[in-house]
Amino acid sequence: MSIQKIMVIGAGQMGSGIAQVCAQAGFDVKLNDMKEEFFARGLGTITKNLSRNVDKGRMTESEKEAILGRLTKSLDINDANDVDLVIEAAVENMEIKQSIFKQLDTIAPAHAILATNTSSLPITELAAVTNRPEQVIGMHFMNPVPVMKLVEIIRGLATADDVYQTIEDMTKKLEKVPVEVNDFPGFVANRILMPMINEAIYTLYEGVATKEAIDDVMKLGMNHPMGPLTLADFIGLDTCLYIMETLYEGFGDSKYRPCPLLRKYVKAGWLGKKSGRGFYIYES
Ligand SMILES: CC(=O)CC(=O)SCCNC(=O)CCNC(=O)[C@H](O)C(C)(C)COP(=O)(O)OP(=O)(O)OC[C@H]1O[C@@H](n2cnc3c(N)ncnc32)[C@H](O)[C@@H]1OP(=O)(O)O
Ligand SMILES: NC(=O)C1=CN([C@@H]2O[C@H](COP(=O)(O)OP(=O)(O)OC[C@H]3O[C@@H](n4cnc5c(N)ncnc54)[C@H](OP(=O)(O)O)[C@@H]3O)[C@@H](O)[C@H]2O)C=CC1
Repeated sequence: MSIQKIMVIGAGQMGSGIAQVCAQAGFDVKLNDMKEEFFARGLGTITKNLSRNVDKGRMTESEKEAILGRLTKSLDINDANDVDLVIEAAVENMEIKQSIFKQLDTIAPAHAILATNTSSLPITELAAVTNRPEQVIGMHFMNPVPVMKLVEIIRGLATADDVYQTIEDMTKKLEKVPVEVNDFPGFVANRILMPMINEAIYTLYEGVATKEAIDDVMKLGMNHPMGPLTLADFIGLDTCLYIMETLYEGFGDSKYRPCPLLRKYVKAGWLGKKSGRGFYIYES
């Protein structure tokens, strides 16, 4: 199947990055969010990223304009009525994602593939609310999307082989590297990464060391580009908590219990870099 038109749902940090790389690769992209201001924020990030590429001589001004010309605003999910692929990157919440997938199933053309950028939620459970479970698949990009090479591609129980192949080919067109995984809580990336981050939060919670010391140990001792607490802030503490909950519920194993400090920060609205405060404070 050939993909030309894409809708990305959610213009947050992931959705805007996904829309950017799709438009850069020549696809026509509708970027959908619920409110004008969220779309404007996402488009602002994309424009800034492209301008940096122009400044660094990696792209001409006219190439930048052509990419922006392939991006269209959408504030109505019904705009999915003529696309070949939807990539959903709304908030990490099963009820919200299921509601979006139910609507998409009635709106999107019969041939359209419905992909989700979920970091941990079961693809099979999302597929089950549609009448096209064989056309539902996980397409898990990494943050920041324009920089990170990996896309974890997750097969739901019913995902058809040709749908998998189409998404793998499309991932390569985005100049990303696809890695195939099966549908288990947290897939591979977050089953391994998130317990490490949660353990770093416990280490802080138990007073073993300061946040700076914990980050330094992992940066200088393990050559991680960011310490785990900085990375948690970067991902979003709400997203980290949702992922830990999914692992905890999905495996029923206490080793995945979210640290109470993580819960407390999320309840306080300290969501990390995107809200201006998490383990660290950020200037807007
Ligand atoms: C939660 C999930 O479900 C899955 C996930 O995504 S988990 C998170 C996975 N991501 C990570 O682990 C990221 C870890 N951090 C890193 O790799 C690096 O710190 C980083 C790439 C983010 C920044 O790299 P750095 O060398 O420290 O900083 P910096 O020199 O400013 O940036 C390097 C390049 O990335 C670009 N960049 C950095 N942040 C960016 C962003 N948010 N958007 C676009 N480009 C960005 C910079 O412009 C720069 O590009 P050039 O060298 O081409 O000019
Ligand atoms: N952060 C990360 O590092 C990664 C996240 N992911 C996954 O990507 C998804 C998005 O995460 P991220 O971009 O970080 O989150 P953000 O909070 O930055 O963005 C989510 C966006 O989706 C919008 N949104 C919420 N509900 C709807 C809806 N019903 N219809 C349309 N838009 C909606 C939000 O609006 P509002 O602001 O009003 O809520 C917001 O603009 C999540 O599933 C997450 O798990 C995957 C890989 C990495």
